[in-house]
Amino acid sequence: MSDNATAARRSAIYLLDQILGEGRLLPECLAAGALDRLAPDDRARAQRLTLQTLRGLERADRLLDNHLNRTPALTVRNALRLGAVELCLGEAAHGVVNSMVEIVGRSRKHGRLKGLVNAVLRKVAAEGPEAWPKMRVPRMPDWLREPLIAAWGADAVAGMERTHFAGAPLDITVKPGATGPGEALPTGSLRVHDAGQVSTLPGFAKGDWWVQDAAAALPVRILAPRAGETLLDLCAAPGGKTLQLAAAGATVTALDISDSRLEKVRENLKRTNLQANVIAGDALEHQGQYDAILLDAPCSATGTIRRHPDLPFAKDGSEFAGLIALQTQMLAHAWTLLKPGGRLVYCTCSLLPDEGEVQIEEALDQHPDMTVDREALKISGVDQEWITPEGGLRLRPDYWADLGGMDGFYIACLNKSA
Ligand SMILES: C[S@@+](CC[C@H](N)C(=O)[O-])C[C@H]1O[C@@H](n2cnc3c(N)ncnc32)[C@H](O)[C@@H]1O
Repeated sequence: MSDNATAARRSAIYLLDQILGEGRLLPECLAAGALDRLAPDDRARAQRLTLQTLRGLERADRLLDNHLNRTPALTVRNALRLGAVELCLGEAAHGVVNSMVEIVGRSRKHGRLKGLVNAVLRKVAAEGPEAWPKMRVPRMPDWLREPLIAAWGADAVAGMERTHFAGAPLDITVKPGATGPGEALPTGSLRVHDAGQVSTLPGFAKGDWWVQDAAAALPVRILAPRAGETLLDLCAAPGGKTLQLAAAGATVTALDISDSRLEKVRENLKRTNLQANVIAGDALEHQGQYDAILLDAPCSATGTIRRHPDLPFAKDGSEFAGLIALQTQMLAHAWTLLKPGGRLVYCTCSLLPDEGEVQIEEALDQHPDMTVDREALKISGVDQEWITPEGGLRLRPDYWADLGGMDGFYIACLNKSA
């Protein structure tokens, strides 16, 4: 057992405590410096362990509950969960058990439980690896599962859960004229399995490509930006779509309310040698007139669980109503910024119809000068069965199951009368 492995495990347990105990999202914890003291390799390991544990949490709990008479404090339970997941995924038992015993043993508050940790993990080491693959695929919590079953049916939700459990490969969007690593997907994005450290992949440092889920690359393909157009990216950070717009040669204004998130947009523009006018501000107060607008509205992000398994644990659905109201307001304001004859693409990385299909049905009722453009959705690799009755595009994690899935998204292209 190396000290580094124990340090990575200790940090992973801290992250699990924050997510499962405090309701904080993993990116928030990372932005607050949770892993800053670790070396880059250990930081990557701590993150990987945290994600693996969250994906397998339901199975780990079922295995552990067989050997626990009462539930220990959360941080001890998280050490057991992490240990159980590592053991079941094939990590050597002595390393995992010794690490967890050391971590819990050093705690002033819980040190007396190190014997329990040792005994329970040894039992999991003996029976867990064989039991693990026979256990059911972990489910989403009911607050999310129930509305998704109502929207898409039980089979679709089971498919989504299989993709969430499998995790996500790395998808990239390549700058026009450049090349990148990975296999081509039907829509033109590239996919790299087991990517490792992104910054060491060929072409990254040169700015030939950027990381972007294949589904997230479609809103800009649907908007089809043209050189010389004035384009507004209303909710731009961290900027994957801004880069696509800028790469088309358009004059791009990239706005976001979060200046700290815009730092990522500036970094990415610099690395890829692309240009955009980056502005920190509230979309609801922005003024101007544009040929085309991309509104990638803030949402529940429920389409991104395969990349962000922390989300169902840190959230409880209580913020949905506020987000839905904000999306309605943003769409109404964005419409006033669009020139007559212009087009607006509305999208969210949500699986909930209230943040997609319903927003567009209501907007079409309220704006006599708005029509939905179904032709814009006819792009290569997009299955025409994914088009919804009101004329948007519904993408789900259970699509492309044999290729490794895609993020959930809703996209609609709206035309304004001339
Ligand atoms: C879904 S993310 C955008 C992702 C981005 N388009 C991309 O492709 O990388 C939503 C963004 O909306 C921003 N946001 C939330 N409320 C906003 C507001 N009132 N005005 C402008 N941006 C806002 C958030 O800071 C967040 O960066």
